[in-house]
Amino acid sequence: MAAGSGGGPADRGEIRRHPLRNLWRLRRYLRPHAVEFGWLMLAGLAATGAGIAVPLVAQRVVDGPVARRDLTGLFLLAGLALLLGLAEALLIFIRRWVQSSSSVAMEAAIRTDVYAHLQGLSASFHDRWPSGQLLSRITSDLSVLRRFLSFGLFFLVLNLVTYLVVVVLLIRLHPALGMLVAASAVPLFLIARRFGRHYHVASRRMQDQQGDVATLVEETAQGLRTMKAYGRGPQLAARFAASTEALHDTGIGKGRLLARTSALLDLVPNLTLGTVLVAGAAAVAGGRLTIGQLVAFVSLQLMLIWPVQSLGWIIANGQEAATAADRIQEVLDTRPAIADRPVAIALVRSTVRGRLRFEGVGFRYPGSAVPVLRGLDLTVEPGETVAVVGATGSGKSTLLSLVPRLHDVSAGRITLDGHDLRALRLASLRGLVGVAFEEPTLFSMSVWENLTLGRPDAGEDEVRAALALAQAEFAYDLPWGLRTRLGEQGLSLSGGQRQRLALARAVLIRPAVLVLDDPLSALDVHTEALVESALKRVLRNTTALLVVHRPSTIALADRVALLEHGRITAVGTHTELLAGVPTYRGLLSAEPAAASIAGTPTSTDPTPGGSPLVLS
Ligand SMILES: Nc1ncnc2c1ncn2[C@@H]1O[C@H](COP(=O)(O)OP(=O)(O)OP(=O)(O)O)[C@@H](O)[C@H]1O
Repeated sequence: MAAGSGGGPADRGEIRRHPLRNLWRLRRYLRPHAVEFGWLMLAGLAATGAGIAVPLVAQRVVDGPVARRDLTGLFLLAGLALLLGLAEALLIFIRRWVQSSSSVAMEAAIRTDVYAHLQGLSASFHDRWPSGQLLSRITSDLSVLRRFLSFGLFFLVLNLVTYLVVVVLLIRLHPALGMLVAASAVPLFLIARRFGRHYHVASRRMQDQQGDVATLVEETAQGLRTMKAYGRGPQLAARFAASTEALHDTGIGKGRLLARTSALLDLVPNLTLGTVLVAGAAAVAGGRLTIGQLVAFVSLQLMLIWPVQSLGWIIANGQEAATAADRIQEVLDTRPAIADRPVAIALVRSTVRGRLRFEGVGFRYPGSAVPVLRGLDLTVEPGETVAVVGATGSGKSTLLSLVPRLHDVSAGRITLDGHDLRALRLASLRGLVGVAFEEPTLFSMSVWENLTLGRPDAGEDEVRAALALAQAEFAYDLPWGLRTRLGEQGLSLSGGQRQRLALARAVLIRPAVLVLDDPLSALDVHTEALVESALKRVLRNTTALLVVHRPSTIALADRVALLEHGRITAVGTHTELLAGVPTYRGLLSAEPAAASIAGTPTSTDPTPGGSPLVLS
């Protein structure tokens, strides 16, 4: 079972979970519908009872009115049989009508819970789980469960009861023949058990492969431009074809398994029926059985054909549902690695000064042997802006992600006004920390909803001010202004437009600490200069940690911290570092344009709007 949000999806080769137990654990979703389900069962049993009564009436007809040529009695009994048939049809209709609504409600309840749970899982969980695997769990696995809850489970109980009742009636009608029918349950049980074992392995494989296919589709949809630009369509198509072929083969294997088993399951009751007919005819000839009893016996026995024939389908459905429950519980059983402590506190925004301190911070990604950060110390004073500079891959983004606790430190601690971040309520912390990443995520909702994600109560004036600050007033010119719905991931906007909206979203929460991961990288030089001058005003009163790649953005910072080998190796003003730290100078001079941006290699005044600087 996955534990801790570092665990990845199931290991394909290994069926190591407890599908039936996990299916049983989902019974809590059945509980609110227990009364409904009880009525369903009752209607189903009543319908079956009506069905079973028909052969018994037929026996009376044959042995009574037919034998005695009594027309009135015949009509009475025929009328009764007709009524029973009508009652059966009506009860089946009622059952089906109610059945679908409760199973759909159960499916919706599980889906809501899985989605809410996914929200609470940490970034490292989502780093490890392919999104297609999550998607297939929340869509196709839940549909499988719904089918089981609405049909499989119901027929399992109903068919079992029908089987038992009919066998008891058969034994009462003719003990020897009845016992013969009862004995046929032994081969049926053996066939069903063998089928269940094999089908479980196949259905787990197939449901995992469905997840793989969903992941591929999702990746392709997201990376469509890159794929087209590199002309990788045919290779990706081949990869996709291989994946769908594997899925196809598993599907065929499952189908064949079901076909073989269905044939065997069909054979057993038919062989029993043939034996009963021969033995029954002999018994009638010998006077030990009436014709009416034989008719009733055979009619009742025919009622067992469907429960037995459907056994394969019910087991298949049950196995798929158990596998689906297993896959869903894998997600639900993953505990959020980052959660509120029992005694977590909430800070009031107006009392927060914003002193951010990293004390001996170490960090290692789950599953990685090499730490990204080790023994890192840094203090950002209230209202101060510190730019983090370092080579590509040195851990700048990782460092920033620790502030809103997207990841937790592996060693040391980070404090805000002296409070360990882990002692704060997550909601409180995230309400105090505004974040904007280099590749901002916008959701397929309106611009307004995207902007007010962290401040649903924000007023129009505040949104206007945030948009002005981020130079994002273009949003008012969209076809429906701020009510314009953005395409998936905001892809209908340019990179620069997305960055500006993300920046407006970050400043709108009036953060005590602003964390900006190269948020201006996609802006043209002119817009960047405008955003920077506006940002300067915000940064004056806000503690901020910036990752910057452009020297012009470094000018926003009061101090610069150099990140090397997982530690901060130098802190000072840009001028001080340029003058006294060769590595820093080296990083800047690695880009030929740097000299012209910074004036001279020892320049103290990087010009806003300079060329991009590659810090590696
Ligand atoms: N989710 C992750 N799981 C495992 N390792 C990761 C993950 N994200 C980043 N890393 C590793 O951590 C290291 C630091 O990455 P990070 O993105 O923090 O660097 P960076 O300094 O921000 O780089 P850049 O300037 O290129 O954005 C890299 O070696 C990277 O491979």
